[in-house]
Amino acid sequence: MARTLIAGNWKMNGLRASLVEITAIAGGVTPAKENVEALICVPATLLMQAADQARESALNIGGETCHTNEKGAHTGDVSAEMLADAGASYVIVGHSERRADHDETSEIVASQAAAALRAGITPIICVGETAAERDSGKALEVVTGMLRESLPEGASAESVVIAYEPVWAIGTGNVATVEAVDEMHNALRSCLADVYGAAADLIPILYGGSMKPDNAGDLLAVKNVNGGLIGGASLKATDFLAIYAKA
Ligand SMILES: O=C[C@H](O)COP(=O)(O)O
Repeated sequence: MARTLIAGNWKMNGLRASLVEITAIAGGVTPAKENVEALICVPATLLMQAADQARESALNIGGETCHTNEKGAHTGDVSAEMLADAGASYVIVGHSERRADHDETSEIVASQAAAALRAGITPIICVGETAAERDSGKALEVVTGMLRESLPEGASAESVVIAYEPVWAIGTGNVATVEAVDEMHNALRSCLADVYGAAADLIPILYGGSMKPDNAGDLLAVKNVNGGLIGGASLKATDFLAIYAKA
């Protein structure tokens, strides 16, 4: 049985003043619930301070992307080793916004996930279909294909997390139906079982896309949903903690 992970993604939001929310979230998730983890992924500029503020709590802090290399001439990039050094224990890779804005292919995402593992942090590998792909009836095929191509070679089931984020549900208020989420998460679990065998049951599969306090209970109750990757509603401690309370 996979652990539950309630994860926030602040995206390109947050100044130092926003770190009061980290302190409030850290307090609200401590002591930890059994088999439930809390995580907030913050911009690189806030990472070290957020990790310091969360240090004595059950809150994990993560990065939002990483370069595939450990170091070198890559102006503006941040390596997984740098994230780990700053206090991150997770990193999001392959978010649809990165795939679209920075042309990150699934092959690159697999390398980023491998880089995270090399640095000793857990990659959250994101996959999801566009509205056009869903409308064409190809959502399952597209998303399971993305997953297969985005998995790092040689990883153990215990070392990765998957997030299903339908692109059309991100930041739109259009949440996927419980039936659609159930169908997709079952397909992702089967796909993971092809790769990892019985150990695939240990891999958390998160849902992301307009998860809010008022829909989180229904989404988190779906069999193969093991948590959420939450954008907008993770920016305010009260909203994030209301979702965490449903886990
Ligand atoms: O990583 C988070 C997702 O993109 C979901 O964002 P959202 O909760 O603002 O829709």
